[in-house]
Amino acid sequence: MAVYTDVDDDQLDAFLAAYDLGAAHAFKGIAEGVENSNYLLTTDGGTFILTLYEKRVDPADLPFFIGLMHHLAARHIPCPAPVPGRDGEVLRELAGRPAALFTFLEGAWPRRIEAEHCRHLGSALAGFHLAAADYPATRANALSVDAWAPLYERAGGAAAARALGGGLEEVIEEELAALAAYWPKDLPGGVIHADLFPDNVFFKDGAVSGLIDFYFACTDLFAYDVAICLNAWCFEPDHQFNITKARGLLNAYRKVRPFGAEELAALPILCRGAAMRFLLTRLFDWQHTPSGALVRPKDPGEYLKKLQFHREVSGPGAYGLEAAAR
Ligand SMILES: Nc1ncnc2c1ncn2[C@@H]1O[C@H](COP(=O)(O)OP(=O)(O)OP(=O)(O)O)[C@@H](O)[C@H]1O
Ligand SMILES: N[C@@H](CCO)C(=O)O
Repeated sequence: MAVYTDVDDDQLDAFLAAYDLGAAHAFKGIAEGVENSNYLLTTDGGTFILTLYEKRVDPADLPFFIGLMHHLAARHIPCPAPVPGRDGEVLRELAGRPAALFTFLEGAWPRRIEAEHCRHLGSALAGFHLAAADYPATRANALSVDAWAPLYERAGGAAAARALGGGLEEVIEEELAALAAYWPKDLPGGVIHADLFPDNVFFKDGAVSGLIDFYFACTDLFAYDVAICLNAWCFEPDHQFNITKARGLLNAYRKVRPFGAEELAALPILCRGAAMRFLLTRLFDWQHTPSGALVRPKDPGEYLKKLQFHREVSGPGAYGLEAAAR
């Protein structure tokens, strides 16, 4: 459930008075998501998402995220468009939290991933990278390679890893050293989404109808974003890698934004890093979520298996790209 902050009728009416959207007809908390409080709001003016930003989002980052969504929506990327009030402002305060209204996107995220979804995702991701290329603001990735060793310590380090079994602590420690030594620095980059998991991509009538949840977006390597998606979309529930899905994702991506040879060569290490990033944030949440909390922490073990897969690959061919087609 993700409604941490309640909004009463008087608060909502006072908030809506800043807009030309008429009166509220329906207002309902949305259970999905874990970071922020989201409400579905219907007014005379249409249907909207009202987001109240909770503690995990740094208010100083909000202009970057909101400006990015505005930039992308203006370039026809199907993302929530920030809705300004009469004063032109998007961000205001509601129930003691920073809050903003966004356009509602039709569609639903796919519960069962097919290769076709991965192809559409590849095109949408590349389209997003190109559309964001002239976004003038930057935001450092606070969850990239330099952050992983300190994050491991904050997550409880070897003791926390040992508690999960599977030789996790040895793998993490070996891998942190390898990633620090071999992480690529000079690949093409720009704004990346950094969390484009299936629950952040809506489909309708067989096409992508929405990209949401830009609250990890940052400036980093494009191919790292691709690696995050390979991990999130191309493994089966039994943890087997699905090369058909990966090939579809990568081929669709490069039709819109071709890869350089050095980006392809770096894919295995980028996939290892992407697996490490989610392994560690999940390990952290595993340690810090009180038992009985309404939000169930995600399984770090899933990302250990993905990491182990990428540690074994011999090159980018493992992701479905033939040498001749690179
Ligand atoms: N613009 C939108 N149009 C339609 N539905 C939306 C929109 N934005 C959010 N939602 C709905 O709200 C849910 C939660 O949104 P989101 O994933 O952004 O939550 P969060 O708590 O900020 O992030 P996280 O997924 O990282 O926990 C989504 O799964 C979706 O159902
Ligand atoms: N997508 C993340 C959680 C939200 O950021 C994960 O699956 O670990």
